[in-house]
Amino acid sequence: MRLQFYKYQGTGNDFVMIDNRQDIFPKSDTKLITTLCDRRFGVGADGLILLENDNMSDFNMDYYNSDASQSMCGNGGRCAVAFAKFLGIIDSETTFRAIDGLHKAKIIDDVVTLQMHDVSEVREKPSYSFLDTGSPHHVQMVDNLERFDVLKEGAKLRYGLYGKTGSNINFVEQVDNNSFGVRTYERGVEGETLSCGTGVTAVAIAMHKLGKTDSSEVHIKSPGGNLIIGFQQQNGSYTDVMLTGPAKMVFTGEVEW
Ligand SMILES: N[C@@H](CCC[C@H](N)C(=O)O)C(=O)O
Repeated sequence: MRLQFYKYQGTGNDFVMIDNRQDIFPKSDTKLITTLCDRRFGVGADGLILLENDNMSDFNMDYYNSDASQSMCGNGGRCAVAFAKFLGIIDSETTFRAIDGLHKAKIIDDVVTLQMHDVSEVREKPSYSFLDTGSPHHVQMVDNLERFDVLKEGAKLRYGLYGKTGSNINFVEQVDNNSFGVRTYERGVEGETLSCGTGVTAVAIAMHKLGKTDSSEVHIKSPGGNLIIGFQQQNGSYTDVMLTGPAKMVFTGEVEW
């Protein structure tokens, strides 16, 4: 069988995108998901996204990490909005469903602003913070981020501190009052990705909560590009959390399986 796919990237976090509105994709075939994401035996990507019909919103985003596990994906959500616009499903504003509920988003040219869910709990430990922004995130400040061994230290924490369920692990270095450098070890990819949308959202909120910034607009520099996170803080909760950055189609093609 032949399957048309579209390859997207959002600040270097890359996804195989499939229009599954006709329910053509065999979701239970985890081998197909992992092979499509394989950079040698497949198309190659950090994750796979199925764009589907939803009866209460414009579309449903069904997201799979490259190991076929599921979670919310911020950059994937931004790319899914760009894909929905390409398919003519939406114009410049949308509400769509993801694993963590409904999300609003806007697209202007190839820049997508995605509303993330509110965050009411940030667990603060002496050397790190932990919070859920749709997926779980450990946020830890380090010196010399550029030379930091993200793969080794990320894997150690992902498996050692968080057990089987695991967590994404973000390492952070402050640049100035409202900007930070971030590198992320992603569970489900089991390696460093060039950017993680839910991860940089977690970093922005954790840095604000820690008092490292007093700004409600935080700029993040990831290895794959820059993202902006805006939010409001009300009674200890973070609301109106907006993740903004580019989302682009890279190429399209067909695979046979
Ligand atoms: N790259 C994503 C995060 C994807 C989910 C994560 N790997 C997990 O399983 O928790 C993003 O942009 O948010």
